[in-house]
Amino acid sequence: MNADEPNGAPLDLAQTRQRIDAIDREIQQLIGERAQWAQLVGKAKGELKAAVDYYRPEREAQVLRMVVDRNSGGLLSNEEMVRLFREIMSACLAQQEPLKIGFLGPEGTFSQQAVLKHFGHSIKGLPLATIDEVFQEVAAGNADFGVVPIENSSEGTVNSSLDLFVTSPLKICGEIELRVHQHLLSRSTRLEDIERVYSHPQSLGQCKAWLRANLPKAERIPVSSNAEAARRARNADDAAAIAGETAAHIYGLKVLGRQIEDRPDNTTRFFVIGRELFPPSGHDKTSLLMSVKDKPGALYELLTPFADQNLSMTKIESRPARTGKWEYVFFVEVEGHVDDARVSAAVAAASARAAEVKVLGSYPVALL
Ligand SMILES: O=C(O)C(=O)C[C@]1(C(=O)O)C=C[C@@H](O)C=C1
Repeated sequence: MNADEPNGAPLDLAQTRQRIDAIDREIQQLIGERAQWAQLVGKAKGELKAAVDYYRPEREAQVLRMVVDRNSGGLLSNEEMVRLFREIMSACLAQQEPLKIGFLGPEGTFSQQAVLKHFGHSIKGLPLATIDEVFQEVAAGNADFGVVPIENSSEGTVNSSLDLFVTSPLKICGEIELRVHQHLLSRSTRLEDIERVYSHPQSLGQCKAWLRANLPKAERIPVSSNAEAARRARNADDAAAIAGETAAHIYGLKVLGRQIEDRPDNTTRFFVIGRELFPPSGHDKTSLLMSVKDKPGALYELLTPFADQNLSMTKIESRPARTGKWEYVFFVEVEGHVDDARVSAAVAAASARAAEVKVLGSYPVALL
């Protein structure tokens, strides 16, 4: 790029805009061509029935990794570049029909933000009342995929999501990491007016210190989602909600306190759930559910095959098995894809020692 005239003088406004117009023409032409090629790739996959049959998360992850690799030294951040390319792929995939994605509604939740971050805007979002319903709608085929919160960097695991995997046949096909900024939203403009604060229990937990310092006397009322909190706060001057920016727009509330989360790196991790497993992308994780026979050293025995294969374990969490008192299942995450030789060898060895090993899914590691 050369933004200067050959003699070194800067271009004037009209000339610079002409250059931008010319570049836009090229970009538009290329996006159109890309859409045609995406359609041809679709045809190469054979006569398939629905959008879900064309979706390839492992390929999308590879495309976006290449975008990041090419972006070094660019003016736009990796996040921005990835967002733009996600939207292009989202539009290419939606040429016939958009994917249907279920999430914990109503409109304006962080789950909805996670959906748009991962799948782009060319989808049909299905806001559902509970996480349980997200699982049910995907299992029934009414949604192609679902997005459910799984853990927060300050508040820990969302147990209600994890427990649903114990009985569900669904698979984990992706993970999404979303930086979560919480705001105090109200119809009132005065902090002194606020006597009640509504929010999801996870969000109340993420803003504990701020609430203690700024609204020590206000009652904290847990509700089913942040958007539901915003909906309630819109009805009274003495009420506020803790929720994201989108909820402020949707429910017409003012921001009384901005970015009130206690930790500046507050991040929520979501799983994409679907009905089938996808092939490796080259940089994947595998989630497993394992139950052990009740005997000394059982958990140790179960985990050694992963150490033997030199696989790093990124998470382990125990949950009540609900089959008997003091019986547990373990959620384990390891690096790699279940089709990789080392992962499949470790899973086979663990299966021989465990009461049950269920592969919940192998999926590309969240990009940004
Ligand atoms: O490569 C493919 O399989 C495509 O269908 C193309 C494409 C793309 O736009 O790059 C579109 C949708 C898929 O989810 C993955 C990639």
